[in-house]
Formats: sequence, structure tokens, C-alpha cells
Amino acid sequence: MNQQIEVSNLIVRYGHHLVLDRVTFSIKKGDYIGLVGANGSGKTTLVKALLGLVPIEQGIIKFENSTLKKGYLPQIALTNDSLFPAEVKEIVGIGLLSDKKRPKIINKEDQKKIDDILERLNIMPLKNKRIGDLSGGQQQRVLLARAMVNKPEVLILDEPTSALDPRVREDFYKLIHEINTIDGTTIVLVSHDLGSVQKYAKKMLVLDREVVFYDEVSKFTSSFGHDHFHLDGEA
Ligand SMILES: Nc1ncnc2c1ncn2[C@@H]1O[C@H](COP(=O)(O)OP(=O)(O)OP(=O)(O)O)[C@@H](O)[C@H]1O
Repeated sequence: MNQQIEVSNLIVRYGHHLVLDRVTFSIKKGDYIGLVGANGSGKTTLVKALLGLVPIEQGIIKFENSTLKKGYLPQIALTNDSLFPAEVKEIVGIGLLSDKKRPKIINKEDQKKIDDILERLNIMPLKNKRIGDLSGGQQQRVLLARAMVNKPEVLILDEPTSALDPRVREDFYKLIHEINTIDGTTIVLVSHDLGSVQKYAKKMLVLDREVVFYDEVSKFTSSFGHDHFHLDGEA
């Protein structure tokens, strides 16, 4: 199999509500896929299905190998509660716990992994700070560090920039671009920000319960045109 992930005829339903209908596509190592679609089109459900977080009614999700590591930056609200008692190093450390057996303890080797990712993302000075004392852009980097501390081969980001101001947003996109081009990590980015997806992603997957379009970004522009397609919340 020369694909890293193959999704075939995936059907997901919440109760009677059909949310994903025969979704079929594949992802190659090093791809950068922009996953777009209107509110409620099934984007978050699709990434949760890739992560094994929602039950699948029908279809198959095949991974290149059973140990393929995936990092996830979920769609979350940032906090400005400076009393929230979690420090950056603790939050990043959470990313190491899922692979551990009990007792789940952060050891010396883990501390090194935490330091390495903080360095890589240029946030080492934040290591001992409380998350609620950080700016939105800094918090998002910390959550990215948590998703990346285990060195995932595939990084899945669900609307990571929606709470960020435009300049910080651009910096974040550049960082993700670098993680894709320099580190070779596969990226799946859910976004309403069509402009940035077109600028940075290699492929675009347009979802509306089923796959409406999946191809190179350049083909999206020529086959759909900007006016033809309206995404709710588009910047
Ligand atoms: N846990 C759940 N139980 C029941 N219905 C759900 C659940 N999660 C999502 N849905 C419904 O499934 C549909 C798809 O939701 P999903 O969050 O995947 O869409 P989305 O494309 O990510 O939307 P958005 O752009 O608003 O984040 C929506 O109609 C939503 O209301």
C-alpha cells in the first residue's frame, strides 16, 4: 500500500442522522490536506473517525501500519483564566500519557521530549508558565506541542486558528507549513479559512456529508472558482 491512510465508503450516523455518507479518499505520506465545508458538513466527525473516536457504521479506514502515530489538535476554546493551575510543561506532557501503561508518570526521557518540542516550536521560555497567562497564539502553540510531543507521522488540526488574530494566524500557518515541508509530517487541517487553505495546503477535500471534491488545490480553483462555492464563516 503506497497510501498512508485509505478511507473507503465510510458511513457514520449519530442516531438517525447520517453525517458521513460513503466517504472515500486516501492520504499519502507528506500530504497537506485542507478539509473544508459548511458548518455541520461532517468535518470534525471525519477527523474523529480517523482517530477512532466515533463509531463507524460501515466502511473501512486502513492505515499503512497499525502503529501509525497520529497527533490531534482538537477544536477547543482557549482560556484566559490565569488561575487555571496547569503549566505549559504539564499540558505538553499530557500528549505522552496515552501511550503509557499505568502508573502514568513523566520520566526523564519524557522531560527531554517535552523540552525538544518546546524548542522546536520556539516556546521554551513559556515552559513554567500557566496556560491562562498566555496569549491566544502562545496557547495554540502549546496545544500544538502537546499534539506533536509523541512525534506523530500524521498531524490533524481542527480549526486551529479560528480564535487567533490575522497576524498570529499567518505565523501559525507558516509553522504548520514548515512541519509539513521540513519534517515531512502529513497534515490534515480542518478550516473555514479558504484563502489560507488555498495558500498552504497541497490538496483540498470539500465535504458536504459526502466528498464533493478531492484533488490538488490548483484544480479546485479552476473547477469551482471562488464564487461558485460558499463556506459558512469564510474569512
Ligand atoms: N456527538 C454528536 N451527537 C449527535 N450529533 C452530532 C454529534 N456531533 C456532531 N453532530 C452533528 O453531526 C453533524 C456534523 O457535525 P460536525 O461537527 O462533524 O460538522 P463540522 O463540519 O465539523 O461543523 P463545524 O464547521 O460547525 O465545526 C452536525 O449536524 C452536528 O450537529
